[in-house]
Amino acid sequence: MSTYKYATLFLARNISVNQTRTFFSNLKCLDVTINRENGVAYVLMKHPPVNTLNMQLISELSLTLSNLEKSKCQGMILSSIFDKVFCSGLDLNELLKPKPERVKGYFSTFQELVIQLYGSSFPTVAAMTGHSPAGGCVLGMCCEYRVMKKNSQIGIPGSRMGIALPRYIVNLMSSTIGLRNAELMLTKGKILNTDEALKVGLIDEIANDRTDAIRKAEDFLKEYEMIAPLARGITKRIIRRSIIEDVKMNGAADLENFVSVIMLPEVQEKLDMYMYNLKNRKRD
Ligand SMILES: CC/C=C\C/C=C\C/C=C\C/C=C/C(=O)SCCNC(=O)CCNC(=O)[C@H](O)C(C)(C)COP(=O)(O)OP(=O)(O)OC[C@H]1O[C@@H](n2cnc3c(N)ncnc32)[C@H](O)[C@@H]1OP(=O)(O)O
Repeated sequence: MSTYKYATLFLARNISVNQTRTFFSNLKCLDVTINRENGVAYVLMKHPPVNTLNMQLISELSLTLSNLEKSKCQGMILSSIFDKVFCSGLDLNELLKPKPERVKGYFSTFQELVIQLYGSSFPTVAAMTGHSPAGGCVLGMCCEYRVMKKNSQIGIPGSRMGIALPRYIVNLMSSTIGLRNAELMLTKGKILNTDEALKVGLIDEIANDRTDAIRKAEDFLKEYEMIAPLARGITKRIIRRSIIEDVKMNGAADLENFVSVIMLPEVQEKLDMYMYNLKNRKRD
């Protein structure tokens, strides 16, 4: 990230650059810094133009989470350097005309990332600076708290694309917004605006802009400063155990099933049309 962007991000929140240290300098799709004073890690996605989760971004997120676990960080804010988009989800190019082994590897890496983020021992907040479709929504749901910038959209359009979602995605959504709301949202492939997402509990707070989103994320983490990290971590793991165990038990079969559906000609046709519409739609 440019010095200018660091300055705007940190000075806006009264944190000087000197109070932070760059955690990794060799990442291409992420900026990771840690505030020395409170141990909070800022993980900012910076994969232009819209933080599509290609293999590189997924792998860097996974590596970063492993390192943050080792470094005993006190909390993590997952965000984006882009003002309009938090994360545009999985890379649709990986889903179009895929080779079965390649697509299996891709989804399996994403599934592992989801479990790693969902099961992390430290507190996690998604400061969603903009739109968060599909995989972006999934990253958010893995965090413990979600702040989203106003006028953004969030949801998982799988059904609309002719794709049945894997169990872990359905389970994550159900645990976030309840079974009934998850059923309505996922079977329709509904995308919600910020107000609707707040109402249903898919996000916890609305922010005016990215600085406000980061500030609200920090406020959430501050509440844990007086809580013993070990007790907190164990409690979180107990609450999250059933989804994690379910992936361990059923993840492989789920993946096989998912890949065979993705390869179906009628699904490929729908995906092709979806991609065509995405490339040719009127931009706002
Ligand atoms: C959906 C369920 C599918 C499968 C289920 C499978 C497994 C379950 C596991 C996880 C569930 C998650 C699945 C997914 O994430 S699939 C990806 C779904 N994502 C989307 O549908 C988002 C599509 N993108 C958008 O809606 C907009 O791009 C966005 C609102 C994010 C930003 O709009 P903006 O106007 O700012 O930018 P654009 O001009 O649209 O985009 C710039 C550029 O980037 C390309 N792009 C955008 N998103 C993707 C993507 N996800 N994959 C590949 N490429 C993407 C877009 O086409 C533009 O390209 P170009 O025209 O060449 O400039």
